[in-house]
Amino acid sequence: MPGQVGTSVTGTPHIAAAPGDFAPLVLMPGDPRRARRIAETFLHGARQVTDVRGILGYTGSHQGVPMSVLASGMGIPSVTIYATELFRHYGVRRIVRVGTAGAIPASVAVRDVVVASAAHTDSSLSRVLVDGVTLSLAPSYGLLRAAADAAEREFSGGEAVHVGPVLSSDHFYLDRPALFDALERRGTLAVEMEAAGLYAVACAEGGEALAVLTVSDHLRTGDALTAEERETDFDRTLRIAATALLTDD
Ligand SMILES: O=P(O)(O)O[C@H]1O[C@H](CO)[C@@H](O)[C@H]1O
Ligand SMILES: O=c1cc[nH]c(=O)[nH]1
Repeated sequence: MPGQVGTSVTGTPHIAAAPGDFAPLVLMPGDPRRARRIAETFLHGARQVTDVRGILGYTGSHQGVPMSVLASGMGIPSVTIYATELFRHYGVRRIVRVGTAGAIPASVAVRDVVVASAAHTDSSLSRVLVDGVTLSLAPSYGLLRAAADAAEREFSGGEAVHVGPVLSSDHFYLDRPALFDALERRGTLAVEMEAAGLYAVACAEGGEALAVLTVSDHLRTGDALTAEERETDFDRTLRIAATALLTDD
């Protein structure tokens, strides 16, 4: 039973790391190449700790504090596997997703940052975890507050940082303008594919989580970063995410 596995010296079904290989604080991009880049440019002295299925994980330090990065892959099923194994088997306390997202309202532009204060979802996830209840999927308040404070300090009149709800969709190619209109009327800032799963797992496993997203596309205007820019243009997102990870309890 996948839910009952433990951590051996060779790891879990999806992570080939030994107990103690991950720091309690973890940055989590979707893309494994972004994970490698974060390890190379943002962490100090990072070493690779896992590469099962090409999902790369590294541990080093940031500002003198041990910190890891592990890719999540794409979508809620994938992120829930990695987040569960980190919280349950590797003593991880906090995971901050550092991902990309598509903006919905005109007030959010490509390269802006969105801190996800809630995650709506079209996944069955919010309905199947507690019978008869649709769960509200939300980040840890402490991480959200720290990220919002960091975002305010980061804002210098250029690209904006927004705090608000996102949609975590199971469908990347979701051609439903009316749905986006309805979500926009309800204050939804952007669409991505993992935050709701991460928030659900953190809640179930007693961990803390947050998603900080770089806007890579605009769903209304068609503006978009290139694939290379998606891999490289997320410095502010990383600084905000790391500040949240490092915040005092
Ligand atoms: O850039 P990442 O973190 O992978 O996030 C976004 O990009 C992928 C889709 O292109 C999905 O995983 C979506 O959530
Ligand atoms: O439009 C987008 C952009 C990034 N990620 C998504 O899921 N959708």
